[in-house]
Amino acid sequence: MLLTHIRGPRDLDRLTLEQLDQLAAEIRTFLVDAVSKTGGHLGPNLGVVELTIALHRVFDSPRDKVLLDTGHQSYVHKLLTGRQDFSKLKSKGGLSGYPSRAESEHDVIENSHASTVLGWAEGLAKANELLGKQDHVVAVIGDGALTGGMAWEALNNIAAAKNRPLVIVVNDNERSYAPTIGGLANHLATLRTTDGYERFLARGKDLLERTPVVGRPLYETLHGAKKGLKDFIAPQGMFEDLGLKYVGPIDGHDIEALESALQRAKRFGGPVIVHCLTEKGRGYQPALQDEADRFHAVGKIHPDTGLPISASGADWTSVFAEEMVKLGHEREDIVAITAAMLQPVGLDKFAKAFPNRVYDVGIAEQHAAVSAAGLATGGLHPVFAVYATFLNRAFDQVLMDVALHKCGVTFVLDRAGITGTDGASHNGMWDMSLLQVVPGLRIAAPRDADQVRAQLREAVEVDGAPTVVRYSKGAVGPAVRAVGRIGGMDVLREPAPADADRPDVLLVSVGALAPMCLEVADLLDKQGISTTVVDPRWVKPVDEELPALAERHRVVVTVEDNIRVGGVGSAIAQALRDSGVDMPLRDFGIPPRFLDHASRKEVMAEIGLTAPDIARQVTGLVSRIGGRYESEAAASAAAAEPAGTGAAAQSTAAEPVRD
Ligand SMILES: Cc1ncc(C[n+]2csc(CCOP(=O)(O)OP(=O)(O)O)c2C)c(N)n1
Ligand SMILES: CC(=O)[C@@H](O)[C@H](O)COP(=O)(O)O
Ligand SMILES: [Mg+2]
Repeated sequence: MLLTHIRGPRDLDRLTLEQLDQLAAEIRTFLVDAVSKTGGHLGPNLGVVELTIALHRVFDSPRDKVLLDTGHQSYVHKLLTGRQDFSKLKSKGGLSGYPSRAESEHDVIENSHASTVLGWAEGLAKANELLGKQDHVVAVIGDGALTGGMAWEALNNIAAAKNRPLVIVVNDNERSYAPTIGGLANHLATLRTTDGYERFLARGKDLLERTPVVGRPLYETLHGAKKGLKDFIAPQGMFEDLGLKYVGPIDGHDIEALESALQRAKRFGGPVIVHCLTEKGRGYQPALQDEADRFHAVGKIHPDTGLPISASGADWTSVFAEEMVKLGHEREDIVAITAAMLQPVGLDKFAKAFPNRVYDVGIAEQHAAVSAAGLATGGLHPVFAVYATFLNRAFDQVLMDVALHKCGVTFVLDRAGITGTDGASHNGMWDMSLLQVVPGLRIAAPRDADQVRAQLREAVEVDGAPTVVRYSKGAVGPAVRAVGRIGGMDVLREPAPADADRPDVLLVSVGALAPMCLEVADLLDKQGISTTVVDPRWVKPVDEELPALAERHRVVVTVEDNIRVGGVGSAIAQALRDSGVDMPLRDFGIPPRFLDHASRKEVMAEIGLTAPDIARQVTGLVSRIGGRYESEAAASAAAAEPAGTGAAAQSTAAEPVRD
């Protein structure tokens, strides 16, 4: 067993080519065995085994920086850099599913948002140049990530510095989840097809070099003609047009060929692209046969068959998927957009039913938002389905293209709130704060499957402004019935009749947290604290009836699966102030910090977003404010005071009581 003897990259140096191939086989066996138990990005990592081995033999990490885009394909990198306990991969206290500076000095980029690696590399290369360092920078970017706009912003800068060493490895497996789309993918395909051409030329070179006298000169002529020939077979590589040296295409599973190409690139002394052809899911039949996404991200599976260990029940995504198909039949103006995640966001069924009404723009969320503005202006109603965290990068486009022009675009944010196991950059915890500042934009946070259907339908009816429907990852909870309606708000629980005149707490429950909020109310009830629970359904703008409803209570409590700063609780506090309703408000949500990977439940417990935690804090707040009698006596005493002489009833500002 070679793998267990690899404690760091330098342990690779002593292995022969045969041993390296054996190591690659051992790593594949390890990956299938380990990831089938924990879940994770099996397909992408099976595709980069030889590439990662070659990278760590040619470059000297951590002095040289080996950078990975998105980082989901970092498992092999971890195995070769001293981390081989995958038993708790992506779980609390175990290895992260992405690079982690806390885990290793070999890790640099922790951000799991795609298309940023070239920017990182360009900055590091500039730093090396300015500081006179000879260290190398090598950035690995997938063909999918290469469809992201930021990659091209970086390439534009990289290409301008002809003498600044930087190695870019394009890991071209022809797929994001599904086959990679767009003009770039087509160009890469053209370069791939010259692969046969390269092999032809390589064979020709051997033959000619063995031909006495005329062979060599003839080869030089042919080689000189190569560019012309290549142009003839394949359009001139855009990379070379950009001024970037291009090496490839290289067989991304041939360690010898990889090392040769990487050594050439390392010595080049300027920006150079090494185009590697790899196979996502390589070496594992169940992955290779998975047409949808080559086992891009799997749950726990049977290693022999690749079949899921446990069947997943109805989840938020499938509820959306089915309602979208119904809407598609009812309204021909509804079109769908995805940023390279058709199936993960639940648009695959819509695409099957309406193939010409769905657009996969590649990993290009900013373009998706602007294209949606164009589609809406053109008379259609686009629904852009995207993970909440990935919409962060399109904030300006939502604000200045969609909202400024009052475009009827619906953004469906999946994976909103804490997702947990994919780490800090995957939590969908910023959307309701970022989007609070967008004039005219409306936000819905459905609490169950029925509300997803209802609020999606309400959203697509809005044509003069952007709408947002945001819901969690995974299984959708049981239906939460309303017992009444006040304004646009569903009443989920009324106080006991004895307390109906002035209940203690108005609890505003946002989205999927409704079951937990009802549990809070039960716990408060046990403390003799009466509660009204409402679900605003549309959390932006704040319901006009909310301030008056609040005033009939003694305390307002808001609970949301979003960062507290600028969230729904803040918006409600502001709405109360603007309405002249001064009363205690306590907003519960996600603290403004990056959250380590753990299960959603574990993260929620860590940040105190659980029913017992909330109930305990609300009980303390209510008791601090004093019993109902005291506060009313104080209020009536103040009212009796001649104006301007006595202290008015000390009104507690609507500012939330902070942690
Ligand atoms: C901004 C952003 N959008 C979407 C995703 C979701 N995502 C993760 S990996 C992936 C596909 C990446 O394809 P590629 O770069 O070719 O890497 P491969 O998985 O093929 O190795 C996508 C779309 C993401 N991580 N970041
Ligand atoms: C790396 C990446 O961004 C995606 O592959 C993501 O990890 C998938 O997340 P889900 O498992 O929630 O679909
Ligand atoms: Mg790819």
